[in-house]
Amino acid sequence: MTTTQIAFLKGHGTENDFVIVPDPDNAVDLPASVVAGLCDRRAGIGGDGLLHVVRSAAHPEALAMADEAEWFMDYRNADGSIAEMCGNGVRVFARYLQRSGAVQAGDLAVATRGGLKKVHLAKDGDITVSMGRAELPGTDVTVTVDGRSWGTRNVSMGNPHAVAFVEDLAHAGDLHTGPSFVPAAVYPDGVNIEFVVDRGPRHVAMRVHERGSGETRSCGTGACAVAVAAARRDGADPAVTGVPVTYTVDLPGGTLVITEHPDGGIEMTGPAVIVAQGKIDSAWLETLNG
Ligand SMILES: N[C@@H](CCC[C@H](N)C(=O)O)C(=O)O
Repeated sequence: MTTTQIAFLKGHGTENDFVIVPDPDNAVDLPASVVAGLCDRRAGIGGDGLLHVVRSAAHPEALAMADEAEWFMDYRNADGSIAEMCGNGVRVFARYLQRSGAVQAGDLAVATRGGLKKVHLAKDGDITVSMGRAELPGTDVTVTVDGRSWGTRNVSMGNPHAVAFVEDLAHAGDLHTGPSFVPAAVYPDGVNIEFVVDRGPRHVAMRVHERGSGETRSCGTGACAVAVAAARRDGADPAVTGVPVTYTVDLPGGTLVITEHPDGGIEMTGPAVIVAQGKIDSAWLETLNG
């Protein structure tokens, strides 16, 4: 870990909040212990995850995308684990790039572990991201909370989701710990679990327990997974009808609008806000290195 003071920002998208570490040259070492310390809500800055902002050309995992996307979102969960993709994170990442002057309003490609994501960045207002296609692997699991069990629809948005349709969001319990699921072997690296109720035609509400972060107030990839699972349950498939399908997804921290197109591409629209910036105390940072 370098001892020079490291800049950070704090931002959120529908209250899914992130510590942002701008590091164009990939010079900052971020082992899991450091990420977990920064994301700690009592002893650190606090966040559901961390967005490490690196030039694609400077990161081995993004080098192959450098010709198409100048910037790589090196996303980490609050416990320091690595995830393939973060939907709210990519909007906040784009907002940070815009605010810092690194990019202008318009269309922007961002490299992620889940591949290239195209972001449409208006001058202000909501941000739309082309999230790619959902995969429905069909290896569904059974989730149990407080003695109630539900079969899930498993959806991959680059990262794994298990979507359970429930009668009441309160049935998800306090979500202080991850809900148990069987067979556990389906997700050896864990899974994000969504609990969903209907609010009206093509309008649902959800809670989520995120792998590596616990219950969060929003999950962008989760909202996309939920919209696709709800559409299939409702007999809607744009690939069959040729007509895009839009779901409004309410989360504890706000609302996301998800559209699935006939080619399978999914667009997510929602807000992204930068709320603070500062410097990380280098002496404290040293203590996080284990
Ligand atoms: N909150 C994110 C998802 C972050 C990654 C997830 N916890 C995982 O491990 O897959 C989102 O907005 O998509």
